Amino acid sequence: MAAQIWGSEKRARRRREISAKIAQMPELHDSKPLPFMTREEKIMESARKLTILTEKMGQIIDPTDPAELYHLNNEVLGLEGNPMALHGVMFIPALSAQASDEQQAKWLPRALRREIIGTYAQTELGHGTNLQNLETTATYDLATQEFVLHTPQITALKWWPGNLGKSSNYAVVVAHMIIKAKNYGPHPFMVQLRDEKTHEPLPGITIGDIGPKMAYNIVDNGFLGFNKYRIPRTNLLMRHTKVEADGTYIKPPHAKINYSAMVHVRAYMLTGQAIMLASALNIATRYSSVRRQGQIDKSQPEVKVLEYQTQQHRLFPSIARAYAFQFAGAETVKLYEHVLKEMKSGNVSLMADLHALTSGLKSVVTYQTGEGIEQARMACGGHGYSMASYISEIYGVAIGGCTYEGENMVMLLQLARYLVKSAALVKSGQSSKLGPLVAYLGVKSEPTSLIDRIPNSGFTEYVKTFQHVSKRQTLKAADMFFGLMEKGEKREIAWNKCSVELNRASRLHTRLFIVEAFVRRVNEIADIRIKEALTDLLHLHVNYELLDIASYALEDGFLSASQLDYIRDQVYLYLGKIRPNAVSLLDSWEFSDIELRSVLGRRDGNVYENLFKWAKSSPLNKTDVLSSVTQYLKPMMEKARL
Ligand SMILES: CCCCC/C=C\C/C=C\C/C=C\C/C=C\C/C=C\C=C\C(=O)SCCNC(=O)CCNC(=O)[C@H](O)C(C)(C)COP(=O)(O)OP(=O)(O)OC[C@H]1O[C@@H](n2cnc3c(N)ncnc32)[C@H](O)[C@@H]1OP(=O)(O)O
Ligand SMILES: Cc1cc2nc3c(=O)[nH]c(=O)nc-3n(C[C@H](O)[C@H](O)[C@H](O)COP(=O)(O)OP(=O)(O)OC[C@H]3O[C@@H](n4cnc5c(N)ncnc54)[C@H](O)[C@@H]3O)c2cc1C
Repeated sequence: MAAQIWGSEKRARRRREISAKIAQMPELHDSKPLPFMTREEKIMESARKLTILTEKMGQIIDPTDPAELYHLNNEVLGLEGNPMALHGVMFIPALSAQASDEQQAKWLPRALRREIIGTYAQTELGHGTNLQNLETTATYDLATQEFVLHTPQITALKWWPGNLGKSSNYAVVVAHMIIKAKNYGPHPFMVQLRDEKTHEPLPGITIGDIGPKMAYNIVDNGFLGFNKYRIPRTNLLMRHTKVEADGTYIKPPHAKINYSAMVHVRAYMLTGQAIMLASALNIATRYSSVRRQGQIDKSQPEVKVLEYQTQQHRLFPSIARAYAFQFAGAETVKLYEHVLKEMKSGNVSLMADLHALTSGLKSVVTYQTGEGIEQARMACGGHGYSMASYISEIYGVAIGGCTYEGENMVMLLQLARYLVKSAALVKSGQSSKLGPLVAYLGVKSEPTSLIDRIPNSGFTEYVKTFQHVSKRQTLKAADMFFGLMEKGEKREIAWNKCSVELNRASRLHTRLFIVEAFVRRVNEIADIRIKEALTDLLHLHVNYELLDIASYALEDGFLSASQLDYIRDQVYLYLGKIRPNAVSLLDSWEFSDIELRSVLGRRDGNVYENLFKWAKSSPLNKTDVLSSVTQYLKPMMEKARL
């Protein structure tokens, strides 16, 4: 199963080897539990481990393999971030995709050797979503052949970029490029922020940390202002766009090609989210198989809480989602790598498809991951609320994904643009022009679902039902939009009036893709035992998801009330079937205790001993009487007693 999750036997074996090596290297372990550290201590601890890793990485992993790097990162540095998180996730990808060969030769080796630390600075205090209204400017000075970066007002301060505040000395900065008073829109520039020797901010740069956040606090998300700060013309990233010395602008082959670093993260973050969901579920499911509370049969001893159907219903559909996201994420990464290769050689024809797909997936996956993690926390009762479970930290980090790399509603609306265009093709009889991801929009569906009528139909009838609801909602939302425009409404106003319905279409389309990715994977599996276990999970997935969106299929009678009963029964059937495999389905992800950082979810299952030991190690328990008591509470009580 681990091979299915991680992509191959070799990958699963390598993960085990890497975890085993790290277990033998105490210098790479947290020196004390992270929840007992202050933010400053955590940042120091993370930098300590990061520098050891830089020295010893080659002994542990193949540093050129992104999957091994990611695993090493999760084990040693953990999900709260590190001083170079953005360096790997966005700075290097932005340089790789957007810098010319010559620029890459100059900067990439230095970045890869970690001579310099970089980030991606785009979002501003006043604007994150609407990139056209960013306010930082890069004005070309013909006389000196330099760009002058400037922050005209407080809302133009860069705000949020990870590791910008304190760690990075370089950044890819996105600014509106102005040449001879003409604004060419947002473009990426390589900018040195701090002196390489002293790490002091360079003259003309105002920089700092934006303060503590809901989670992810090892990362120094920062602010940045420029006061007429000059950089050479050749610091504009020039793989696709060029500015000649005389100010001549050579436009890129696709207007949005400079957005590729965002698309990169959107594609890669899906498996990251799956890992966080599976981690929280691993903790909760292990704990639920240890925790005994109440009886189902009063004549019998107390049961493990995992025996309760409500507990299974709370956890198991999310286990199925974690697998589904992992499989859909792996497909998306493959597609991304393909499109990136094509883009580098000038073929940009697949960019719109990739953008639409990643926009939808990023939104649905992050939202449902958040839901699943929060349910996992609640499933642990009181102990889930303790930082000993670590689930609240996992939640805090994962839920950030709903916002970063494009706020979820906004990204769903991006996919909706693509769906509406596709609907227009269907309506004008041009279905043959539909791309493969939306081809189903042009296929006539049966009047009613055959879900309970064709035994052994595999998952075909389910896929057809998901296709039906997605198609119907897309065409309905598109009709609503076109109808408003026909009545004379301006395009943008009409769009806004339909946007809730449009986003519904985007979600349904994305959920269909996730189901299909799961089906594709299960169909490929040769090992009969693995196939059987995953088929059960897939049964739960399709029935649970369909029940969740059933109102769309009931509206037009595609599903009947009796079919709904059938689907519901299937959910209960598969909850029971999955129960014996539940812990194994999560243990198969092979998270080490070091990586999980959870006292509640350790592999040994000694929950109560571990919790008591952890509580005793709390800094508050170093003394029996705290100074807050001697200084304030004791005098208060004494005064009251007088
Ligand atoms: C196994 C290996 C594992 C390795 C794992 C490695 C990495 C793990 C990954 C993640 C780790 C996890 C955690 C990371 C932790 C923390 C976060 C880190 C970083 C966060 C960074 C950021 O947040 S950076 C800032 C991100 N900002 C945004 O995303 C802004 C969102 N806004 C936009 O993208 C745009 O403004 C917009 C898309 C909403 C609108 O753009 P605009 O220019 O205004 O365009 P229009 O709306 O006018 O549209 C015009 C047409 O262009 C199309 N389009 C838009 N974007 C694209 C695109 N990217 N590609 C192709 N086409 C695009 C758009 O659809 C329109 O088309 P039509 O006109 O045809 O409809
Ligand atoms: C943990 C974290 C890490 C980050 N890291 C980075 C980084 O490294 N680099 C970087 O540059 N940025 C980073 N960001 C910033 C992030 O990319 C932005 O916060 C994000 O893109 C959302 O933009 P915003 O904050 O302007 O939200 P807003 O756009 O102001 O959103 C507020 C609300 O308005 C709605 N809204 C906005 N526009 C529309 C619209 N057109 N239609 C409908 N509804 C709309 C949204 O749906 C949302 O409900 C990070 C953010 C976080 C939380």
